[in-house]
This record gives sequence, C-alpha cells and structure tokens, in this order.
Amino acid sequence: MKIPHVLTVAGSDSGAGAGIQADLKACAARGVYCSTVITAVTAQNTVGVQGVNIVPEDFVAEQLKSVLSDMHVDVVKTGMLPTIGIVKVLHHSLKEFPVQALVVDPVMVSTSGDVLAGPSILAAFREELLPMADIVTPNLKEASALLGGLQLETVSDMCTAAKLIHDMGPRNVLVKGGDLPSSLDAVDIFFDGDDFYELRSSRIKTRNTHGTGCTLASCIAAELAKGSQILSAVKAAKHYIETALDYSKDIAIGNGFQGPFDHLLKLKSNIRNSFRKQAFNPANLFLYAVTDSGMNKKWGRSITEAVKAAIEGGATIVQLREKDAETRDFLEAAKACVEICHSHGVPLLINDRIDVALACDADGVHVGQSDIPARVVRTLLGPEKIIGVSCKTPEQAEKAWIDGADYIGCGGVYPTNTKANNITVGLDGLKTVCLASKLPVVAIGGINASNARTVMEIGVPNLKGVAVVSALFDRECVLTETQKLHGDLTQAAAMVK
Ligand SMILES: Nc1ncnc2c1ncn2[C@@H]1O[C@H](COP(=O)(O)OP(=O)(O)O)[C@@H](O)[C@H]1O
Ligand SMILES: Cc1ncc(COP(=O)(O)O)c(N)n1
Ligand SMILES: [Mg+2]
Repeated sequence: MKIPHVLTVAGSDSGAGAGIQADLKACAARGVYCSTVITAVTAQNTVGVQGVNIVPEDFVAEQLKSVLSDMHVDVVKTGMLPTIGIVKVLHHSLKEFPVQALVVDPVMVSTSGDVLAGPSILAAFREELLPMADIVTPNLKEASALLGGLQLETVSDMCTAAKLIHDMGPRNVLVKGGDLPSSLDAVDIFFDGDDFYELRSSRIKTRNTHGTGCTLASCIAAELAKGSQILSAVKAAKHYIETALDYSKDIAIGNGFQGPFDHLLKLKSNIRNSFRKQAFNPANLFLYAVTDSGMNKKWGRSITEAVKAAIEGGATIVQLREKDAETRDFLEAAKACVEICHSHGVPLLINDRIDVALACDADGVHVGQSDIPARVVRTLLGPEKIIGVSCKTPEQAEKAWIDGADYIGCGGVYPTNTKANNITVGLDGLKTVCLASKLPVVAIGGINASNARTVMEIGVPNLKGVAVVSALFDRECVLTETQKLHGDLTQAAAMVK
C-alpha cells in the first residue's frame, strides 16, 4: 500500500517547536509519512537561537539522494536553506527526481529575530527555487526581503506583495500575516495568479507561536500529498494552526518569550485523559441498582424518583436500563439521574446506549454480548469512562478484559423475569467465571434479599457485589428494600472476610 509521503528539507530546532521537528509532528498529525533531509542543526530554545551549525552541501546532497532514489516522495517541503550551495544542490536533486509538488517556506529570520539564512540567499531563491515551486509561503518579513525591502503594513500591501512574488515564478503565493501589527484576525493572502483570497482566522492570544510558519507549510504539503487541491490544502492547514494554537495557548514550555505549541493535540487529549483517569473502584459494584421502566411505571414512580430512593438506601452504582423509553425522554431522565448520582458520589452507567451516555455525560456504559463490542465502546468513550460487559463464560470474561472493560456482570445466577430466554449459569457458573476473570465481577439475575448472602458467600475475591432489578424496583418502597439488601450484603461481606 502506498502512503502519502512528504520530504522536508529543513533545519533542526533543538527546542522542537519549529524546523524539522515541527515538520515531523505536523505530518504525523495529518496522517502523512515524513522523511527528513537536515540542512543545519540549530541550538535553539524559547529565548532564541544560540548557535547554527550548517551541514556541508555535499552531505545535504547525499541525504537527498538516499531518500529520493529509494522512496516515493509525493511532495517536497523546504524550510531553512542556509547557503546558496544548498539551494543549488536541492534544485539539482529535484530536476533529477521530480516530485508531484514543491512547497517552499522561505525561512530567513526566526521570530526571535535571529538570522537563519542571510540576504545572499535571496537571488538563489528567486532564480532556482521559486520558479519550481507550487506554492511559496513567506511571512511579512520574508515577503519584504524577497521584494528588496518593500514596506508591508496592510492587507492591501500583502496583496501587492503576493502579486509581485507570483511574478517570480511560483504557481501560488501565500503571504502570511501572523505578524501584521494592526490586525485583530490572523489574515493570510492567497494568490493563484488570477484571484486573491483573504483567509482569516481568529487570532489566538498566546505566547506559544514558535513554529507556526514551518507547521503551516508542512501541513499544506501533507494535504497536497493526500491529493487535495492547493486552496483547500491551505485552508485546512490554516484551520489546523488555529486549532493547535488554541489548544496549546496555556501550555508552559521554556522561560523565553515564544514557546512551542502542541501539534499532536488529538493524541495528547487522550493522554491527558488517561492522566486524569480515576481508576474504576471495584467497591462500587457492591450494591448495583439496575432500573426497569416497566416496573417503575407499574408502581407509579419516575426513573429519577426510583434512582434517588435506591441511592438513599445505599446503592453504590446505578445503571439505567430503559429498553422501551423514547430516546428524548430517556435522555432527559438520564441527565437528571446523573445529577442525583453525582451529588451522592455514585457512578451512573447507561445500558447499551452509547449515544445517550455521551449526551448526558454519564460515567459509563454497560453492554451485552450482542451490543457494540467493548473495544469499540472504549474508542468512542475514551479512557476515562467505565465500561461493563455481561459475560457467561471465562472466554467472554477474557475478551472483555482484552477489550478494555472495567468490570463484568455475570449471570443470570438465578432464573429471572426481567430477561426472556436467559440461560442461567447458577452459582457454579458464577464461580467458574469469577475464578477465570481478570476483571472484578458483579453477579446478576434473580438476586434478592433472600439469596444475596448465598451468592456472596461463594467467597471468591473478585466477586465484588450483586446487581438487582426487581428486588429493588418491583417493590412498593425502593428505599426500604435497598436498605434491607445493603444490610444483608454487609453481613455477608463480614462473613467472607
Ligand atoms: N496568534 C495567532 N493566532 C492564529 N493564527 C496565527 C497566529 N499567529 C500566526 N498565525 C497563523 O500562523 C501561520 C504562520 O504565520 P506567521 O506567524 O506569519 O509565519 P512565520 O511563523 O513564518 O513567521 C499563518 O497562517 C498565520 O495566520
Ligand atoms: C530550524 C528552524 N527552522 C525554521 C525556523 C522558523 O520558525 P519561526 O519563524 O516560527 O521561529 C526556526 N526558528 N528554526
Ligand atoms: Mg511565526
């Protein structure tokens, strides 16, 4: 399988906000393979550039040959090209190994004001590289330098510059206005030789803008490699910059005035979630209340009234299992239950309906063997949420563990009216599954005040509690029944210890 491939020819930034490091991260974030030809190694941080060590042009040529003679590169993107010799070497390589598109970011001065490629480079840019480029992406200072010091202060000046640079031969020009002093928005001008496009995004208030230029150019290259048209590639890249800046506006890396931003925001948001993740507490399975709309209707109670009574009676986790409710009514009830549960520190799960769980920000979901697989539920809900799976066999328990579930429900232990045609596993089946399971287990199916102790007294360590439906909700007083069951379970737990 061929995958989209960008080759970046640029300098290394030890602080990893710009240069090669930004290019690698931007391409990774956009799902594109990125190879790297390094033209210079900079000693650089959030304060500025402390040193530059230029790679000899022969060795730049050697790197280019290694990559281009072996790999299929779709798009070449250039950043810091510190010498005329390196520009010439690149020009030569691109003649020998033509690619689908060339994106030129004419890096000259870092935002910290340090020179990365001197003015002597300008002639080589104009003569060798720009005529080959599909797009060139100067910032205000670079556009001005390319045009012999022309003053650029307004959006209209940027249009003039785009047109003049277009005359040097590139097919498209993007003049970037990140540094436009008077502008509330971040405005860039795109010119394709016929039309001007004013591309605006909100200007994010942050110190973390080091590397925006490199990232923008890499992202354009990545989108081109995936087959986008140039204008949509530029728009996608600009949108990505805006999102990444917004996401990273408060991160603190380094003590200087310009910090790097965070390219891999999607990935990081998962990692951050996993830092935040409170490990599921198996003790919550102790008295697990599962609602049933039919029963509550029969006794003239709303779901919320039933849940409140169960919690006050000592339920340690609640699952809403509303098979017949209209979705919108269910969601409203679920939102109210989330509030009640959270005010008591009790987790609330939703049976089967991942959409409802997401919409009401429930603590998790319980799924059966014929529902969406737990592995998919985990992807949809992220690492923070609780996932339970109904299992009858050790194999199903093993699979639930592999899929990233937090607990399993095992049953039916006894015959029950709440599930038609449900195979009963009995106490023996329960014990077998508990002994095999790597996850904590809650027993379910026909459990009530008269048999709960017997269930708990099978005495296997990872049986953490019982789940009940009718024993709480098919009764006149949910509060009393829950209190009674809680008392029995507490006694049984004391016996087992
Ligand atoms: N604070 C900001 N908020 C939103 N977008 C920005 C901000 N600063 C720069 N950009 C955008 O980042 C991209 C790079 O622009 P610029 O900073 O001008 O280039 P360079 O990094 O080469 O100096 C442009 O699309 C610009 O509009
Ligand atoms: C190696 C290298 N390449 C490019 C830039 C420009 O990035 P910025 O203009 O965001 O400082 C940089 N600072 N370092
Ligand atoms: Mg910048």
